[in-house]
Amino acid sequence: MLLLSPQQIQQWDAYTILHEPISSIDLMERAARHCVDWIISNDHIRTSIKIFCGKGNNGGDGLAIARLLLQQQIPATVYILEFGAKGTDDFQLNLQRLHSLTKDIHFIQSPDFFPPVGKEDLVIDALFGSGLNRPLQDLNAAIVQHINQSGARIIAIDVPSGLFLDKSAKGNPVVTANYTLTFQSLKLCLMVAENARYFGEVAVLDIGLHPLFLQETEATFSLLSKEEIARGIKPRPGFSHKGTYGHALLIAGNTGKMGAALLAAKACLRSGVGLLTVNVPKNELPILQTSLHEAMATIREEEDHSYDGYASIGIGPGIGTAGSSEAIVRNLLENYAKPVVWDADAVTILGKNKQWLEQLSPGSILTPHPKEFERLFGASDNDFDRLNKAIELSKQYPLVIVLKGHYTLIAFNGKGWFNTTGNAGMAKGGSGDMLTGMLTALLAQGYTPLQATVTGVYLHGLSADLTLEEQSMESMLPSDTIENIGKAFLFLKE
Ligand SMILES: NC(=O)C1=CN([C@@H]2O[C@H](COP(=O)(O)OP(=O)(O)OC[C@H]3O[C@@H](n4cnc5c(N)ncnc54)[C@H](O)[C@@H]3O)[C@@H](O)[C@H]2O)[C@@H](O)CC1
Ligand SMILES: Nc1ncnc2c1ncn2[C@@H]1O[C@H](COP(=O)(O)OP(=O)(O)O)[C@@H](O)[C@H]1O
Ligand SMILES: [K+]
Repeated sequence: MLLLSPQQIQQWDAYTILHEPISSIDLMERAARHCVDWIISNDHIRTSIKIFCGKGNNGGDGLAIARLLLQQQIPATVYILEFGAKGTDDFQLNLQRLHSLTKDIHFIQSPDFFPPVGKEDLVIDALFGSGLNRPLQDLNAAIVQHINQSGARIIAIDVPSGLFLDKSAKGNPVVTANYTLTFQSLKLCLMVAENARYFGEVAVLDIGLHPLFLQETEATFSLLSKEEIARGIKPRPGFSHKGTYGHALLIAGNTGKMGAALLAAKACLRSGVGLLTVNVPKNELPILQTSLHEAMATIREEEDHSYDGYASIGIGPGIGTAGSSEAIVRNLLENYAKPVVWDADAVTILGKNKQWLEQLSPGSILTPHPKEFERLFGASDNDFDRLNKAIELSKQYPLVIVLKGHYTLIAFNGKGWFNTTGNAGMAKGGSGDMLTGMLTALLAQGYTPLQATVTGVYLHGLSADLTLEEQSMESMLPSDTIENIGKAFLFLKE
């Protein structure tokens, strides 16, 4: 699914109106009906419902919602913010339709006429949607503050009023909704952490926009889908042998950080690799060899660092950032030409030696979390800047950049894919190490760097989601999640 700009969303509307065909007012009616069905079926009806409307089509949705509620004997009061504009055609038509049902429609011209709003109210925010073109000010900013302070349950229609679809609204007045009912597809503004306090829980309502439009449209950002990932999984032919699936090397672990190496190694072994060697400090060798029978080992301090024969290498989890680790990074840069997975301490070392970025082998995968991303590429003003920076960097360097987070972004060659699997039970040390192991295993099996990354990131989150069948977000450990990688592969085959 593509993440569209406001202009593209308008075009999608117009395309649907022309090709379904359906009139614009009927499309609005369909959107409103979906909202009302969702509100009723999710038990959000209160004795007092206050609907705040602007005069664009978002406001039109609000008026249609009011009418559909009233037609079901559910009382709702409408407040229309009066700021000079006449209102869109569909807004006006819906206003006429509502007038024939109720007189409980209030035009607000100044804060003196704001109704009291309290905890017991349900507020529906239909002030502004995808048409917002500047920060809210004056009366609009005041009503947002009034609603936000009320403690009422707030449901935003399409997006919380004040958010821009594809750029930051940091510092601007924005409705802090408990729920956002967005139409047809997620929007970029609903993917970033900086807006999480505004959009609350998000439901995507399928209002039947024409699917063919997406086939004719291009966008920088899109969402990964199960179907796409499942299609890319390589078969394991009956006559294959361990050599078919590659020999991976993980350079991981150090004193006190051997857990990182073990987690990466276990995840690698559970992700289909043929052979795995783990490079660890001499003193730590017994920990590895007693806990993981399938992995071989090489010793960190030994001088002969030959990388010949490894189909892929992952470096970083728990290696530390001391000079000796820097020397290994340097050595790897000079002696290995295939793609490498760079994570954790190895990313921090690259951040300290930025000139080395130019030397990463083409197709290498960088997996920073936002702080590591900042160490590598400098600070960003906001989440949107960071996303756009990752996209720009992916044009500049022949690398796959994995910006980890709730919705991890994978940037490659000027395009970005968001992952939607995974949950907050993964917000624990060790989750990233697991990912490094998985990506290294997939690379070893001959997946292209991009295919290895999208597949690994998707399966990583999916394993965590499946872990919730027997664990809670609080209790689950990366070790539990690794045990569910198998279930995740099976789920893709369903
Ligand atoms: N395909 C879809 O997504 C559908 C969208 N519909 C609704 O249509 C909405 C978009 O409608 P519109 O394009 O009319 O846009 P909005 O309803 O978001 O409002 C934009 C209007 O407000 C003005 N405006 C923008 N920023 C302002 C500001 N800061 N202060 C004061 N005025 C400002 C604009 O000049 C314009 O007149 C969507 O968000 C959604 O609610 C539905 O009705 C039907 C289907
Ligand atoms: N709230 C969350 N929702 C979804 N995924 C998450 C969440 N928190 C963490 N993750 C995932 O867990 C991993 C954490 O990686 P990282 O921060 O490098 O951890 P560590 O290095 O400590 O193992 C990333 O893949 C990230 O996407
Ligand atoms: K809104």
